Amino acid sequence: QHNPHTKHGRTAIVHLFEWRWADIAAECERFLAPNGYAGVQISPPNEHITLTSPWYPWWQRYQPTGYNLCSRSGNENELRDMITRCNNVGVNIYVDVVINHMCGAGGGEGTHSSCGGWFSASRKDFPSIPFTNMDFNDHKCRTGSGNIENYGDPNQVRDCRLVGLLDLALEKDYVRGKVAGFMNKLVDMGVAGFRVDACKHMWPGDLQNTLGRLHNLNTKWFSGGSRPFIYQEVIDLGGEPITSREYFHLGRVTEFKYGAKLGTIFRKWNGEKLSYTKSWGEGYGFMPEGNALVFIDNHDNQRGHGAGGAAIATFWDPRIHKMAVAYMLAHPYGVARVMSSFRWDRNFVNGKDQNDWIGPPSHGNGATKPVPINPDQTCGDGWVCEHRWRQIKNMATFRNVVNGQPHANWWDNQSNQVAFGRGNRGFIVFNNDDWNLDVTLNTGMPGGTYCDVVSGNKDGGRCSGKQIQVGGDGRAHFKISNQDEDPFVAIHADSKL
Ligand SMILES: O=C(NCCCOc1c(-c2ccc(O)c(O)c2)oc2cc(O)cc(O)c2c1=O)[C@@H]1CCCN1C(=O)/C=C/c1ccc(O)c(O)c1
Ligand SMILES: [Ca+2]
Repeated sequence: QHNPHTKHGRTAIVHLFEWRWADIAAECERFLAPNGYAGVQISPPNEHITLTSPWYPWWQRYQPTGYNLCSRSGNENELRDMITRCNNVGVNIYVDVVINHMCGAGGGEGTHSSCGGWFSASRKDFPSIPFTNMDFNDHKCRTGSGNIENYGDPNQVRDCRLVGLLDLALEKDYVRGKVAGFMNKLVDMGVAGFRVDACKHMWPGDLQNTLGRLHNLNTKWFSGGSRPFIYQEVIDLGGEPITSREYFHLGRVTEFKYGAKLGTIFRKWNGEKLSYTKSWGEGYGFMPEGNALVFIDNHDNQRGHGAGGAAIATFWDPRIHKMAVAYMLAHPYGVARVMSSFRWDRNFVNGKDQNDWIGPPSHGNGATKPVPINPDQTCGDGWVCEHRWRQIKNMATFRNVVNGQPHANWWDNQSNQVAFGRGNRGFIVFNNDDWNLDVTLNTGMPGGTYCDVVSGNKDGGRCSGKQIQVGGDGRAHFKISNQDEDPFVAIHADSKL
């Protein structure tokens, strides 16, 4: 269902991609709860194949070999401990679950798996569940290769192998039972819901039956009868017969058009202008607001391929990334997810990053490194921690403060300078033109002195960054140089002196 069950007026989800459970638990207590983040999307916690060619790629976790809860991020006890500690400070856990397939058909056989359990890809034998060759779709697939060959044919998109991944027969009651059992163990441990991977490749009816078997959330942390929050990965940029709407009744759906469009707009490609976003959201052709899970970039498309490709605004382009994330967090449309990444040595050859497979910061043996926190609150060892950047964490607070308030007081200069408010609780101004912004606008907010939460914080009784004077008439004067480190300004009810 569509409700994320967030606590304490919190709203934004952070994807702590590839983080270890111990580090997530610590981050919930020391940073996410104090800064008003609502929840964490965690990487797939179940057993996965371990590959050495390429060397422990990030996508090995999207090749399950079992449902035991041991992975590159830690074991079952560490997972349980993390869920408990995060729930205890009101930060929800949403689990990335891969239930369309097991590992690649070429995965070989042996114990090269994250729990060390034996499996055989060639014989489609996964004894730790158990799944056998009876539990896969091969007989249903009508293509020569057994793989998806044409995304224009919904039958093969669902019943054939996605890039050679062994495709589970989710229409079988036995398979539905095993998948639901795996997810129910996580529900009973206290998770608030699931990011369901590769939903385009599963029949909605099979998903509906499987999700219908899920328990209610654990009443230790959630009110009785609470149903797991579901958001489905459906990569739909248009042009394919399978669309997001087929999945709306099961839960929210990832709106990939959102990040792809905003990246193009902030990069000013194809003559796109920020002033065109006056009708941002459903007016822009996105799915109905109540179904949307929105984000600027994700673990796949931040690598340059995947949905949205080169237009996607990632941490590699920090100035644009911060503006796009701020715009998302200020705007009322959808449930917002913030990406938190790791850095890798990109190597572009003919426009493609040869290293787009590289996994998280790790020791020689493929074990993921912990996340060190520097004295200045940034992360070390290759962890980017976008969610900790002042401009992003302060906008997560902005989203909480204005929650429920309508989009209001739009202004634009018919180019790339825009402003909009949220009722009388917040206001944001962007200058993405190549000249200064110098304008007096109606903020809709009560008169007073406000701290700009982009250039600084409200520290006790003073602003560490810019401050904005709002008159009794709600009007304020904004000056934003296009040379500013961050050419945007945001004020809200809690940043008032
Ligand atoms: O070149 C690759 N893949 C082919 C192009 C991307 O296709 C994939 C899509 C995909 C792409 C576009 C679509 O429209 C679509 O319906 C599906 O979803 C996946 C989901 C998985 O759980 C595991 C996967 O290996 C994939 C995948 O390879 C490399 C090597 C194998 C993994 N991989 C990758 O690039 C892995 C990508 C990946 C992994 C996990 C994801 O959740 C995801 O969205 C993409
Ligand atoms: Ca399938």
